[in-house]
Amino acid sequence: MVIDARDVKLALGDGAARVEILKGVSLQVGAGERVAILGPSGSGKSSLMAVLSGLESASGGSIRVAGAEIMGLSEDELAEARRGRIGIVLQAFHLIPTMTALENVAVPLELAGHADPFGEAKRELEAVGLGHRVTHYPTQLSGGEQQRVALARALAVRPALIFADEPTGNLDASTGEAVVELLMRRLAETGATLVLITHDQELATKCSRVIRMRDGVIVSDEAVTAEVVA
Ligand SMILES: Nc1ncnc2c1ncn2[C@@H]1O[C@H](COP(=O)(O)OP(=O)(O)OP(=O)(O)O)[C@@H](O)[C@H]1O
Repeated sequence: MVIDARDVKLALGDGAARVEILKGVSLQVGAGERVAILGPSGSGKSSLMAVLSGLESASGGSIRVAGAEIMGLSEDELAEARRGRIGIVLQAFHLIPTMTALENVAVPLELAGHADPFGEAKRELEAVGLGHRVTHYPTQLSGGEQQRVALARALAVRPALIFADEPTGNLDASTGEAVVELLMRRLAETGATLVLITHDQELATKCSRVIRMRDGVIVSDEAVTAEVVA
């Protein structure tokens, strides 16, 4: 089991401003699954990803991710728990603008104590078809290329789990499709498990399981068939 989350709650704000965002979410995800999370805007998809990935502390429940219990950890401990276990890909690519593509991908490898971070980063960029772009800075790359660098960075340390939040949201349809194909291929090659947040029904069909959220809870959880996403 790569994710074992039980009765997860998230409330933000105090007093009258307190908002319950996740109202008891339970989710188990096995190794190699590709899970799409669909749901209307504001239903809690990004919040769920934030607590499962340890970017935000849940207010209640239990969360075990890639073998680590993450409830109740401090920010430093959460960062440590994420390192090497979890890769994150977001809609905005979040590359470091002052670093080349190669340096961006080398950062997590260096943090993980890899013996040859730059050699490995180069191989990783070659695997996403960017062997000819290693010395380019993010502003010198197209949106699709930047997202491929972000994919290479997320996968470089061979995490058990990749979270992707609207990874094609800033890309045109055909570029987005190419990035998703690449993501799926690299997942198959590395064996990583995927949790993908999307508004895109079409994209959800590329996954093995579709979870729908509404108003802070999971309302359906089904294996992908043509009917589920119709
Ligand atoms: N820091 C915060 N303080 C208070 N409310 C918040 C905070 N962050 C998110 N929310 C609220 O929590 C709810 C869930 O937000 P979340 O971003 O998880 O939804 P989402 O399903 O990912 O939406 P979208 O598809 O629009 O990204 C929303 O109503 C949002 O306004």
